Amino acid sequence: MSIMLKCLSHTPLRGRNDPGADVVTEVDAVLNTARAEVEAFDPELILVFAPDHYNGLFYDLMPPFVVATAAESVGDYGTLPGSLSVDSELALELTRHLMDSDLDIALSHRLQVDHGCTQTLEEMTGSLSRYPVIPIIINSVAPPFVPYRRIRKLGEAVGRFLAGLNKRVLILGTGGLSHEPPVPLLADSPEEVKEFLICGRNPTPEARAAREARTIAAGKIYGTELCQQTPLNAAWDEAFIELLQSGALEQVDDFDIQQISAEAGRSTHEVRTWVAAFAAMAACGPYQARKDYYRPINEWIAGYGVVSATPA
Ligand SMILES: O=C(O)CCc1cccc(O)c1O
Ligand SMILES: [Fe+2]
Repeated sequence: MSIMLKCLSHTPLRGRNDPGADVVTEVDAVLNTARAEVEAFDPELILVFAPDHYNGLFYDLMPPFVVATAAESVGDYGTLPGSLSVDSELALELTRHLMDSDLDIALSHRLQVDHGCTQTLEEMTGSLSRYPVIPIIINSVAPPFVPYRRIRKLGEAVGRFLAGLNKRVLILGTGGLSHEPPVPLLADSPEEVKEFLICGRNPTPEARAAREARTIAAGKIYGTELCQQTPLNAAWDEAFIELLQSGALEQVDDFDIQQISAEAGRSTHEVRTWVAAFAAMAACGPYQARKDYYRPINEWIAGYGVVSATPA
């Protein structure tokens, strides 16, 4: 097999609440280069580790991680709607492999996915169906979370599976880095918000529009004294990228979930997808990781990073 990794922040505020034109142009160029690299690699399979933001998964049954054999985009924030071209047979085989590896993975034969999965697929391939894909959703937004070491072990087991395939595989991780958009917490919420968090699937167009407007409004004041949310933390982000580049992934076993939330924001845990992606990469052999881009972008509510890795 041959393998390539890309981990990217996502943000539905890209194109909706943009920073200055210089930054937009810079990011466009980085994404264009990354997309061209994917095109040249011509993957036969994309394994995408993604979070969900109360669009496909709710507290009526919240799995730590789930493999999908079929997935449909909810098309939130203007992302592409429609079906992902999931390789169902292979997804089921992967599920069996993970269970045989002592990982209690959940399985979905019909999963709704959101911008957390689709934005990066679209940015990297221009489509949701150009290449066969297997989505693994990692709970990164709805506490409580399993420890980071469990995510590392999940990634390793996925990587061992990929290493046994005779395919060109692109591993994607999507989310992070430091950030805290206005996502409600079950414990602090009034009754109607609790109801949404527990079983808010398929919201009305009005409810979806209100949510998107809330996120955009938050983007307008993020990082200012008007904003209640934890600000971006470039130092945390840079250290995390260096950790990934060092290859010393076992250091994530010491990550303290509460401390990360406090220092870098609650949605920073989307980096769990990066941890899984790099652990999968590492299970396929030594790698070299390249920081393609990093900039804290308040308008996007994102410590915005792009990192690539290839075999060393
Ligand atoms: O609608 C939501 O729940 C959050 C949207 C959102 C905003 C900024 C950065 C993100 O990573 C993100 O997901
Ligand atoms: Fe997100």
